Amino acid sequence: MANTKKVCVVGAGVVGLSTAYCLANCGGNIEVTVIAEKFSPNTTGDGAAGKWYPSHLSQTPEIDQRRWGSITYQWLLDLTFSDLADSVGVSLVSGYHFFEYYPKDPHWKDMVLFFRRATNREIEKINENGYYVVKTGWFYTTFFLNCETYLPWLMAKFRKLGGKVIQRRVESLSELGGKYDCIVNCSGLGSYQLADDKSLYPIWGQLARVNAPWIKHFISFYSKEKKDAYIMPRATDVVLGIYNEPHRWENKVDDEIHEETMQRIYSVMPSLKNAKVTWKWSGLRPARPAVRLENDQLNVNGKKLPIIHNYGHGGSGITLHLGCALNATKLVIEALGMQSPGINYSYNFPRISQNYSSKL
Ligand SMILES: Cc1cc2nc3c(=O)[nH]c(=O)nc-3n(C[C@H](O)[C@H](O)[C@H](O)COP(=O)(O)OP(=O)(O)OC[C@H]3O[C@@H](n4cnc5c(N)ncnc54)[C@H](O)[C@@H]3O)c2cc1C
Repeated sequence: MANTKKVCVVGAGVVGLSTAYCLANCGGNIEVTVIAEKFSPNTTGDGAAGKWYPSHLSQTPEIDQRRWGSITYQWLLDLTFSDLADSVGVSLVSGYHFFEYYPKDPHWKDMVLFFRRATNREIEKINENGYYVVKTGWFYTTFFLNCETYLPWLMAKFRKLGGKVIQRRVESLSELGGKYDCIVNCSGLGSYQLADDKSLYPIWGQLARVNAPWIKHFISFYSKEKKDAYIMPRATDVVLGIYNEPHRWENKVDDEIHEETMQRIYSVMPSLKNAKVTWKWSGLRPARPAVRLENDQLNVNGKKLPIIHNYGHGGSGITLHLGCALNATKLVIEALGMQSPGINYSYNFPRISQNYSSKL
């Protein structure tokens, strides 16, 4: 078609695929291609717990966390109350964070449903256990998004909109010049090399999945001295963790750490000793001082190639993905000079509307 703009999204994790989907669905005359080395079920989000919860975001400004996070929370809420909840892999779950210290209330407390402080009775009950000495706690309702279900669903939607997919490694973004009018870099930790971003680093984490259908609430314990413990029920299983180590690049399951984590979990929730471990997994969070979501450009053979970076989401890629995808879409449309009242950002899903873009 005349004047069709060609956009290439590098990366098919939750950030790349949602960005590709938003671009393909934005109403502009854009042909979108995703190029990635790995696809679901082998991306970082596929193994992650998938909880909507802003974490490991370092100095990402609160204002950005709030606009990207609230859009994503609203998207998950809408999906939960649509007939798509099952096919998308989202579930609404309530639960607790307990602390051995006194944190200030989170900036997102007004964004989630039913946020409140834990009562004295709840704290006394949890302290009967004796492993952590809990001083305070939060209760709230959030989502678990199972990316092993969500990413194939997004991929099917993307393909239906005419999206193209290529599986290969990209050695440098400039190799894409001449073939595309704009590149969206959603390569996660791959940007260490692709964007030559040495501020990017991994936060290694390890999780286990168990069958424990009697667990209906998430419970996380945070301590300054002891290691943390997370119990996170999803629709299909319960995710247990956690052990985090910044700057550990080697991505391998560590059995010793697994055993140590499980003992900690068993001491706070003894019934889990009876739950069969079905899966062990380790992954690398793509961390940097702040999420990078901005315009850039490369000079390729004397021509300017617009680049939109969308990477470095740390422990919150799932929490922020849709807000970031919409923000990146807006930047692409501006970079291509396509800003016009004709472009709309609506999403053709039940109750998903232009309200999302008006918040960006
Ligand atoms: C233990 C653990 C628990 C977590 N729990 C949560 C949670 O509960 N909630 C939450 O919000 N977040 C959580 N996260 C974080 C979340 O998983 C990540 O922030 C998110 O998955 C990052 O998505 P991404 O698409 O940016 O990166 P990735 O999923 O890593 O995808 C990167 C993509 O880029 C491609 N790529 C990279 N380099 C190249 C190249 N040179 N050429 C071609 N393709 C390339 C890859 O193949 C892949 O397709 C957790 C992470 C871990 C490790």
